[in-house]
Amino acid sequence: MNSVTVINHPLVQHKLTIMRDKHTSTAGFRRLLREISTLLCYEVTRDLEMTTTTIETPLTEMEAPTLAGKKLVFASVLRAGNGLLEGMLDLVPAARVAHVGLYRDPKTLQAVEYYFKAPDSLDERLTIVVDPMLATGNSAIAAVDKLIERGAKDIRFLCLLASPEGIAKFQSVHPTVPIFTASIDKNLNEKGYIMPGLGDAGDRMYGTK
Ligand SMILES: O=P(O)(O)OC[C@H]1O[C@H](OP(=O)(O)OP(=O)(O)O)[C@H](O)[C@@H]1O
Ligand SMILES: O=c1cc[nH]c(=O)[nH]1
Ligand SMILES: [Mg+2]
Repeated sequence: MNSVTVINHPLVQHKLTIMRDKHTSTAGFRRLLREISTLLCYEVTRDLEMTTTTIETPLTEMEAPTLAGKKLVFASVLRAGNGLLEGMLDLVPAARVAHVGLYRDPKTLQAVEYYFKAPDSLDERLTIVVDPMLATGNSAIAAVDKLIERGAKDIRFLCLLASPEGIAKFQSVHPTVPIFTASIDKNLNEKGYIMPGLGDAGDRMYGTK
């Protein structure tokens, strides 16, 4: 079974509390999401494979550590994934980006695909799927299904909030994809929202309803 890592760094938890607060403005929410995503990125990339390269410092030559392999792929699940993507790219500017356009049908809670674009050689890259919310798990499963269909083999899923129900469902379909999250909340409500949660991440980021 895949692992679930809860990123409980004090700065992450502090920022998350402000994001959950319904009085936080759209601008504040967006800024915090960008800030928190750099901290989450730090954790999700902690064990990346390294190699060395020969460089010259002003004083001497040395074998210095550098990331191994092909550039990472950050796969943003639209729309809300873009809020995490920005901060991740601040930290890893050379990463390639995939966009997976999905919305959750409010009645059926099924994920409906409307867009997909990804870089080539997905099979040779680590793909980190980013979406703030793992609620029923349907969107995360659909995004990973699509990336696997296009060749991705080494995948991690990064979110801000996850529900226990969503984690269980995701693990049952994609048992080898590790999950990273800042919190596992209590449960889902009857409309499929994470409780206590933070509301609709996309709406809070963009000021829509
Ligand atoms: O686990 P699930 O039950 O599938 O719910 C999670 C999905 O819901 C939200 O997206 P939404 O459909 O609201 O689209 P948006 O990002 O465009 O607002 C969120 O960003 C996830 O993609
Ligand atoms: O709580 C939830 C559930 C799905 N999507 C969100 O943005 N929030
Ligand atoms: Mg939304």
